[in-house]
Amino acid sequence: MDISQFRREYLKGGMSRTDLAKDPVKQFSLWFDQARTTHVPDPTAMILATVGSNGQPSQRTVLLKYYDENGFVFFTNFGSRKAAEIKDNNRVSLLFVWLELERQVIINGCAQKISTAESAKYFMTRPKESQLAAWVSSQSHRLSSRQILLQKFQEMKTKIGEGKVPLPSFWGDTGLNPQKLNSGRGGKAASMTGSSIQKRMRVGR
Ligand SMILES: Cc1cc2nc3c(=O)[nH]c(=O)nc-3n(C[C@H](O)[C@H](O)[C@H](O)COP(=O)(O)O)c2cc1C
Repeated sequence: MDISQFRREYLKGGMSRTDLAKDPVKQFSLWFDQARTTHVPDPTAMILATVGSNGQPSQRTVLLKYYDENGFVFFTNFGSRKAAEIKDNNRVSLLFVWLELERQVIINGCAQKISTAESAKYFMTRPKESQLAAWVSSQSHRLSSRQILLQKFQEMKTKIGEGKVPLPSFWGDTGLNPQKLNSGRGGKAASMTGSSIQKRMRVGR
């Protein structure tokens, strides 16, 4: 199909270096606030690119959960493909696409697990159903049937009952210990955690 005629005018104006904050995280913060308060539907959604051992990049959407001068944090399953790729090569790239603002933000760096304490803190704020799902989901792996997943979920739900859902035990069993993500110019960047990987990225200065 020829889609070469699909186009629209980008009218929001240019960007001048003199308009930018010296601190890239500060600049990100200003842009993030704009994305949050305008019509960007999922401003925390970002594309995470990793590279496999054969040099093949792969990408997927993840959600930004925290950011500060220490980095950009997301959660994922340690058993996932992305986690395996990061374990072998912690150089990663994040891309925020905010087309409503005619803007994209690219952050390059190195991934690192965050501390278990930090992971636990976040895990405890998740809705219970999400906590249970973290226990039963085997991310990136083929399911033999949806029914089995639902059954595992129900079993876990019954087992936990009214109690608190603990951190998944396999979070610590993956051999992925806390490691820092460094940006290309030496800044600290991403971190990973537990059955979740949290990536923390900081742009180099
Ligand atoms: C809007 C959206 C948000 C997502 N957020 C996350 C997330 O925060 N963490 C995560 O592990 N996967 C998230 N996913 C699922 C990933 O995109 C991906 O399918 C999954 O993590 C498996 O990726 P992998 O096999 O490359 O490791 C999200 C997907 C969508 C569509």
